Amino acid sequence: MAGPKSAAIQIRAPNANPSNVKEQEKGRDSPVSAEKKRETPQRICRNVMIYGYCKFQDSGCVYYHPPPGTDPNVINTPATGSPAMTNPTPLSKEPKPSFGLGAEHLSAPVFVPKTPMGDNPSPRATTPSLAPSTIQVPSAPSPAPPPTMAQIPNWPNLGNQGGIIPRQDNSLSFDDSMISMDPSQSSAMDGSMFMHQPIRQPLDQHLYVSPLPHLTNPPVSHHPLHSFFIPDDLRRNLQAKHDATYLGSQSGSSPGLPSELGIYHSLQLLGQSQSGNSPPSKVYAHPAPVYKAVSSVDGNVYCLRRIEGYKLVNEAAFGAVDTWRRMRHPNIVGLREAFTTKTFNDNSLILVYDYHPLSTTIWDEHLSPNPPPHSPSRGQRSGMPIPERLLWSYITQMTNALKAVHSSGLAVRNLDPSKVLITGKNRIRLNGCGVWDVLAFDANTPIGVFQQEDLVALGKLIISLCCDFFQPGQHPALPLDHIQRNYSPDMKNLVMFLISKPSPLKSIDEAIKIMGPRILNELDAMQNYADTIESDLGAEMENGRIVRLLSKLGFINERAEFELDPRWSDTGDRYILKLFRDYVFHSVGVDGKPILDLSHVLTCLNKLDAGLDERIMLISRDDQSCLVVSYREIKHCIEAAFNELRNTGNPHRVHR
Ligand SMILES: Nc1ncnc2c1ncn2[C@@H]1O[C@H](COP(=O)(O)OP(=O)(O)OP(=O)(O)O)[C@@H](O)[C@H]1O
Repeated sequence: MAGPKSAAIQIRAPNANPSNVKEQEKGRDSPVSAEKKRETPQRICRNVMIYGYCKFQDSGCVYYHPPPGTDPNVINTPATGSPAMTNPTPLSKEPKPSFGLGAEHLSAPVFVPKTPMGDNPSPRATTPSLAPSTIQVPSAPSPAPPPTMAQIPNWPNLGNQGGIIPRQDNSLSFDDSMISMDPSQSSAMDGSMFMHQPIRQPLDQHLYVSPLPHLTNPPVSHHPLHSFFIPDDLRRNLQAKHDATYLGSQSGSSPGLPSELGIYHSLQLLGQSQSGNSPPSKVYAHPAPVYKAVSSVDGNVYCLRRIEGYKLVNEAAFGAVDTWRRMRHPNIVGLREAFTTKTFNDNSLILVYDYHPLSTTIWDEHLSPNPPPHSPSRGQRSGMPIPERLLWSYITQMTNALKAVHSSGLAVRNLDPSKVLITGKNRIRLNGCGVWDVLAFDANTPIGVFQQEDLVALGKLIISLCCDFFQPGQHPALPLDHIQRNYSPDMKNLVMFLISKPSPLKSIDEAIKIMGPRILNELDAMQNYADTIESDLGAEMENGRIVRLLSKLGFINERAEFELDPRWSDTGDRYILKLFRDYVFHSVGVDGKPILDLSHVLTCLNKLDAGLDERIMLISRDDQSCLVVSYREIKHCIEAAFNELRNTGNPHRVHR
């Protein structure tokens, strides 16, 4: 490689010669020299400001040096009347051949740090962001010159509604600061120039977007750190579900259960009776234990319901299973397949359902005197009636499911509180669909009869949710009176309709008509929830971008060797990435303590991902090298280095 590759500004520190390096290292541990070190960034900045610059541009690289003849160790403190402040004339952008770069730079090699490899002094103190007011380095030529104040479109001042991270003074882009210091823009030199006028970039992709105002949106200053990520309770919930799904999924079946059942393995009993013989089911009369199992075909976790002591007498009993398998509905637990087996040393019917981790049932949640250990309502039963809003939500979801089932020419036939699964917050699904179609196969009874029974079962389920004293078989007069006193008239009307005698006019469609506007409430709630979840998803999307970026950096930084070059990751463009890594992660404060500022990390990485023209100063750990480089250039370095890695061994290497 014949010349410098990076489009960066390199600032040589005043004492950047090998003899000085040694001098510096000697005193590294003394407090005095540590103090000096912390001052170094300012020194460099001031030298740059005062000494002017010379510019060499080849392959987009611009080098800056102090002018010859000046004492590099003299610190020109810009007090009042400092050159930078009293002479706002911008530094000429024309090359000044009188100092700085000589012809030898025309063939300057790839930039290599002076510090010997492996010599890693502790990261020096750096300021997290370059304050443009203290350093004025002329911008490298860019395809489009920065707009003047007159050219800048008058963006409406929208406050900070677009970002959690406000654009602070020290995050002004380099070009912004140049605009404000350009005296040639005489129109900008009036009083308004000094007022804080945020210059809004059309694409602030480096900023995190706040939740939109229609979602609850605290003031920007109140955004806690975790607002960069999905809410804690959602994260905990999802994490718990993942844990429940994968817990024991590779550790084989529980003791006493077959190691394999067809294509399923790692069987584990679900539900309350975790050991011993299962009692007969409240609904199916047979013992009907439920297992979690893993499919060896697709690796997914499923829920297997086993009906013990089932003997198949008619193949047609499985006829309805195909229709159930095709049914995909948000309020129905999907049935995948059904088969008989003797693996348990008996005749068993197995129905395979979708697995919904950590789910409970309406029975466990609201009616059982002994809720299961993981039930959220355990110990919280207040004895108060279930809120009407929640009841309507349940009713709407169950009615929705019944409508789908009846429209498919099927009937649920086991609408019981223990067969309504609660799979999330107020989210329910009908469970065990298809069991009765096989278990009590009856080709002679019209499906309409079973559908009418579904409506009555729904009415009874609502009654038991409204009145916890209701017993099956009890006359409904007392519960209806209770409902009338505690719930709206619509509730009583619906229940009376559902438990009324079967008639051709009685259908799920008529029930839906009675519910009317209540369904719209559920629609509202669902859509609000969808909005919230979508907004949470947006936060994770930003983090996904950053993980990809960090992965690329990780592939490049500290790579021991690439194509027989042990210094690959420390030379050329990669050296900039190394310094950038230090800038982002290894900054230390003036007190010498590590700066563990996640906002700084996220801000830097987002700016990098967006490839902003804003510049930052990267300083080597030994203070000997200093680069002023834009995020855009760093991004280019990452892409180039990553492509180099990716194209290893490819004879047609393409650097995109
Ligand atoms: N599809 C499923 N996904 C995840 N867990 C399920 C699923 N189906 C059932 N479960 C779990 O299994 C438990 C037991 O379900 P089951 O239908 O057997 O209820 P039950 O109260 O034991 O009824 P029964 O008296 O009929 O046995 C449920 O509480 C639930 O935690």
